[in-house]
Amino acid sequence: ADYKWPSLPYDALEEFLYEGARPDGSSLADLVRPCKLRGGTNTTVAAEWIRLVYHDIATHNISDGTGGLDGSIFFETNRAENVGAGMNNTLSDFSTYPNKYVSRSDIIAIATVFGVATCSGPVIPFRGGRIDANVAGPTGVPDAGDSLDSLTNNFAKQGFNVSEMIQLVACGHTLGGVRYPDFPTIVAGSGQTTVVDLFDGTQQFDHNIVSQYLDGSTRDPLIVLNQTMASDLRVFSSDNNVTMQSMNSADSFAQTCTTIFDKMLNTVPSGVTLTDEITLVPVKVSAVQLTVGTSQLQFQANVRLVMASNSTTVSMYWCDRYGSSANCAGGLKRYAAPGGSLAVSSPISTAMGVTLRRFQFVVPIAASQSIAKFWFVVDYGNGTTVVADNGGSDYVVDQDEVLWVPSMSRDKSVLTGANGIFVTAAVKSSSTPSRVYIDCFGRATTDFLPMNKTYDLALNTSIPAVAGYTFYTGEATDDFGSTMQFDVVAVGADGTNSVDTYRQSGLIGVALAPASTVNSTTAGNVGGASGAENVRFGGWFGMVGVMSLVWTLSYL
Ligand code: HEM
Repeated sequence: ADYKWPSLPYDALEEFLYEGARPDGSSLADLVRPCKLRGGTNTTVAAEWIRLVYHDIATHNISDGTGGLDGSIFFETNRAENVGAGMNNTLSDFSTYPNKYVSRSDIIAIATVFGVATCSGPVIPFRGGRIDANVAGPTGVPDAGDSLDSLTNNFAKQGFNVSEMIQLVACGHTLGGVRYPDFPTIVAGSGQTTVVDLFDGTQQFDHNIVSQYLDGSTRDPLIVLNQTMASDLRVFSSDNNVTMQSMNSADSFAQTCTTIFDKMLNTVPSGVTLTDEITLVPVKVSAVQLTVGTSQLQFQANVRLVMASNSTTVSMYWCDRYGSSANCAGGLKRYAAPGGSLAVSSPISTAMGVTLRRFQFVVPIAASQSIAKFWFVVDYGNGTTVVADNGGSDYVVDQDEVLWVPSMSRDKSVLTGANGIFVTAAVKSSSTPSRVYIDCFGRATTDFLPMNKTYDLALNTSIPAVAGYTFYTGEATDDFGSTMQFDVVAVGADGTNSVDTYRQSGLIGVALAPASTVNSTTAGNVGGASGAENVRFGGWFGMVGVMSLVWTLSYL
């Protein structure tokens, strides 16, 4: 089926893959790009990340379906088979990124495709939907001292035949190397000073690992340094170099590694169904929020566009929810220019050559009118103007009964260091909910275990009503980790729930773009009221004001 907003968890996975960051802006991509070295070493962050993913999947057993990419590695780093400073560095890199819809094991997979792409490797396809293990799994990562028989059997148990074993090891060992003091029988050193002997001398995801092996110039420490520990030699030569010869060009190496890394990332416990490949959504709406401001409602939405040029401009249109123009009756639409915009990218969008910009809309909304649905008109600055209306159905604001109020919520850890989030919700004064509560989920916890709990909010009459809304307050008292996602639920007198869905505690205190001026129009060519189809038109739209390119972040 064609993509339609909202599509959780697809939206969350897509945002991570192409923008590289958590919803509050904290960037996983920035830890690894541009093919960064790990501080104090001559290996790359990408190499450390890729070794970790393989150690997670290496315990897969194809015959009973256990193990695979399930994040169990988070509970296994004290094992001898997982020795190496890179492991704990990597766990700490990943720790704050998983959320309700992006599991820890999906983060490990996304990190792998980032690491390969930012070191000039190919774009590996990514599917989501991995399910995390919450305990350690079986042991069984191959050891450099293993015999060829033992290595071959081990890879067969994981689901890889001999040529796939060779491909996987060659593609894995194009980055990074072996380090002292972690592997003192392979790499020489003294004291605690880190030395990394690189597999092929470069920090790039290139076929040097293959060409140097074939032409005899290799320096791979798992070939040349200690014959007992020469596992790369045993693996690479195990089919008389047929597979290595087939990978001995930039193109064949990139193609082979794409296929074999795709298979590695999709090696998951039986019973896990992965999503379709996560592809770029060309017009991507996010961070939609209706809330209560100081005297009226405030609506926020971001739209991310593939930029045709720097002169691409965009405007948001919407219909009232109530009153004489409800649902754009009489053709009346409101519209506004963005309050700001921000270039966003990940190693994947960069490697694909797409330029993305997120336009941020913040508009005041009269509570008596509220908002029913919105859409965008995009002028690409090259004569093409497009109505982006969610495939004809517009972006529907499904309810305004209960609204999270981030400006009146607080992260207690920022205030006092203690666990907890104070949450304030606004509920329509005309309704009498039997219960208002928050359903909270945290995955970026210190013990790596997901946390899911509900907390009741209570009517708080000490806060004066605003714009026909009264306030309910309460506190999520447990440790949900660095970010928590939650739904705010009001149970109506008739038993039906109104839900403000997938709110992000990480957004508390993040300043919004400036609010824009609201205009009205009855023009017929801007989508909305009539439209099941995208209307294209040219020329008219040049009047949208110059956008501020400033993105401000400040904390309460
Ligand atoms: C025969 C199987 C394998 C053996 C015996 C083996 C062994 C090793 C050893 C001993 C190191 C040094 C680790 C350190 O010093 O921290 C290493 C590094 C590495 N391995 Fe493997 N490996 C194998 C397969 C793989 C596979 C299949 C991949 C990925 C697809 C992989 C990816 C890496 C990476 C990227 C590094 C560099 C890490 C860094 O620079 O921090 N390895 N491997």
